[in-house]
Amino acid sequence: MTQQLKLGIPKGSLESSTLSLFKQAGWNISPRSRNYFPSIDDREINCALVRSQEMAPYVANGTLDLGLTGHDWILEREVENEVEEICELVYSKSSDQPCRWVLVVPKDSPIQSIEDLQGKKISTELVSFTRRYLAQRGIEAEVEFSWGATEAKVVEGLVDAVVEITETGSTIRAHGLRIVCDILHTETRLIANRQAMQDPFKRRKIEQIATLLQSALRARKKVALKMNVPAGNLEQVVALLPSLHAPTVNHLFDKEWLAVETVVDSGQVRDLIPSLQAAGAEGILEYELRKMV
Ligand SMILES: Nc1ncnc2c1ncn2[C@@H]1O[C@H](COP(=O)(O)OP(=O)(O)OP(=O)(O)O)[C@@H](O)[C@H]1O
Ligand SMILES: O=P(O)(O)OC[C@H]1O[C@H](OP(=O)(O)OP(=O)(O)O)[C@H](O)[C@@H]1O
Ligand SMILES: [Mg+2]
Repeated sequence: MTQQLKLGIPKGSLESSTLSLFKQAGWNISPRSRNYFPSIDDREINCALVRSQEMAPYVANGTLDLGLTGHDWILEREVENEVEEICELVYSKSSDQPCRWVLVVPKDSPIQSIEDLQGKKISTELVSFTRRYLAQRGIEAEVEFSWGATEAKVVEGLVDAVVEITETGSTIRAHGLRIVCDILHTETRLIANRQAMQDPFKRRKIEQIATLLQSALRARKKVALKMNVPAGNLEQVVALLPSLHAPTVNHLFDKEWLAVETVVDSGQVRDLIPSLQAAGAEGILEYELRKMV
């Protein structure tokens, strides 16, 4: 019988971005209607959809061998020392950026700093982490659990402040709220069960998944550029390209021309292309990358 790795896919905010990342990494995971065990095109993996809040304890106790969840919920559940953190994977619900847990108040609130929370009432989903954060700073405040729609509670005046996660900032803006300070920066993490890492089959599989997920994320920030350059302009063109990656240079059939190929940050391209053209490059092609190992 084929050995299998038990993999936890986060259900909820991270679900769809996680499925897209696995697709780019080389695995097709297909959710099944009303079923929390999606199918995956790899007989060595058995997938389960698990809430992000519950992922880390399940990985710690061996119900799952490997899982993805936010750093926030690993800390909230206090199991950071009971799981093996394989790598950070910087992506969220709608971007490849980390999220922030922030202390938020109405615009006209007298609360200006964390110290002003003394004796106040706060609502959050991240109760345990928030309590520890305040205790470490000697602040005594009442922290109550929120089941969601947390921003509304501070607008309605049910509490003095909320500690909420924000990614794009649109929910905070939509409620006309003010951020007092950041409490925690969080991104997705790949975590493994300690015993699973001692099993040669599971360890190999975990390392394969980690390498491919990381290389897929890395590739999203880069593009490949290819161009033809007259031999006499080569130095000038190469000088414009980031020095970290020496470009590949090949001869074209016409010996007067060279083909130059390189990988650059996608954010640089719009400035780079006009400069390359001005330096004599022609037939410039930009293409997306799937993986960068
Ligand atoms: N834009 C985002 N909003 C909320 N959580 C996000 C976002 N991007 C990434 N996350 C991560 O997703 C995890 C929480 O996801 P989850 O779906 O379990 O909670 P939720 O979005 O509050 O769920 P619910 O649908 O019950 O509101 C956390 O680890 C958090 O850091
Ligand atoms: O900064 P933004 O990009 O707007 O994202 C942050 C919002 O998204 C989440 O809400 P969710 O959809 O989980 O609803 P909930 O408040 O009911 O949990 C989170 O709780 C914030 O409200
Ligand atoms: Mg939520």
